[in-house]
Amino acid sequence: MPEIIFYNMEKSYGSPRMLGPFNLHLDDSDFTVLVGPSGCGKSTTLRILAGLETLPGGEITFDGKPISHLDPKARDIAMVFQDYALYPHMNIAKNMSFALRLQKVKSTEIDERVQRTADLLNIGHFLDREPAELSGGQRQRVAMGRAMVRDAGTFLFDEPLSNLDAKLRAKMRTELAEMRNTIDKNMVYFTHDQVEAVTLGDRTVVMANGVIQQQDTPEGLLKSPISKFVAGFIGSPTMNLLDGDLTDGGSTVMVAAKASNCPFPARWPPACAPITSGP
Ligand SMILES: Nc1ncnc2c1ncn2[C@@H]1O[C@H](COP(=O)(O)OP(=O)(O)OP(=O)(O)O)[C@@H](O)[C@H]1O
Repeated sequence: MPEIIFYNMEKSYGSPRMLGPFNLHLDDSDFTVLVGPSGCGKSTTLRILAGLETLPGGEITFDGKPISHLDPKARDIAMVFQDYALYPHMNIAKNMSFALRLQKVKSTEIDERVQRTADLLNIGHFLDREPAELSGGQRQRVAMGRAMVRDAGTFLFDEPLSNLDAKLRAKMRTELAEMRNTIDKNMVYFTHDQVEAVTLGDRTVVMANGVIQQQDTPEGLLKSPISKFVAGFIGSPTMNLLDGDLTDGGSTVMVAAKASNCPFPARWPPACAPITSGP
């Protein structure tokens, strides 16, 4: 569970710069959610952190040591992918134990770790089945179990719930929150889902156009968004944004009664009504 620091990370695919300058400090044992609209650079950040993509500018350190020159396997990172990436020809037990077998862990210890993790995720009775014989949610739990069983220092989640239906997503969110209480690791979760952004992590980092817009606790973001973009992006349902004027004597907000999500139309029958407040 290293402390992870991004220093001035930058990445371009030609011109202009696509990512950065990106500076971020992740405390050890934090659950951090990186959220942003499609194309803002989440996957690129994740791939650079995991070592699947080069880092042309800046540096990343784990516990103060630069890691950008290290191979993925030397970074002690376990990943959960959006499309699960299970090996179709291996049963669930073999899928979950694959990395441990590569590491030449003793078979009795492998069996014990796989069974313990599978029981935790409620998939202990599926260990003999192949991935094709499981539902989407069960496969997702196997993908998480395969990462958890490795006992890596850092866990990266790449939109792991986006292929699930709404009901299953809500259930898996609860399971993830429970999992967070049982493993004391550094977890970084990438998503474009506003609900996940404010329900899963200790801290949420909002990205847009390759740069960090704001980072705070979920409550901090909801209470004090730093910009109109963050206010409009965070939360579900989204916040109501009302145009207004701030003057020395207070503020005046114009409420448009026909706005689709306006909460006032019943109380302010006219099409547009001013609300005036003190300083
Ligand atoms: N190999 C590449 N070559 C050129 N451009 C790329 C490459 N990979 C990503 N990009 C561009 O970089 C930008 C960021 O991509 P990235 O995949 O990191 O976004 P994202 O936030 O993960 O989006 P999504 O939520 O849709 O997956 C996009 O505009 C994308 O088109």
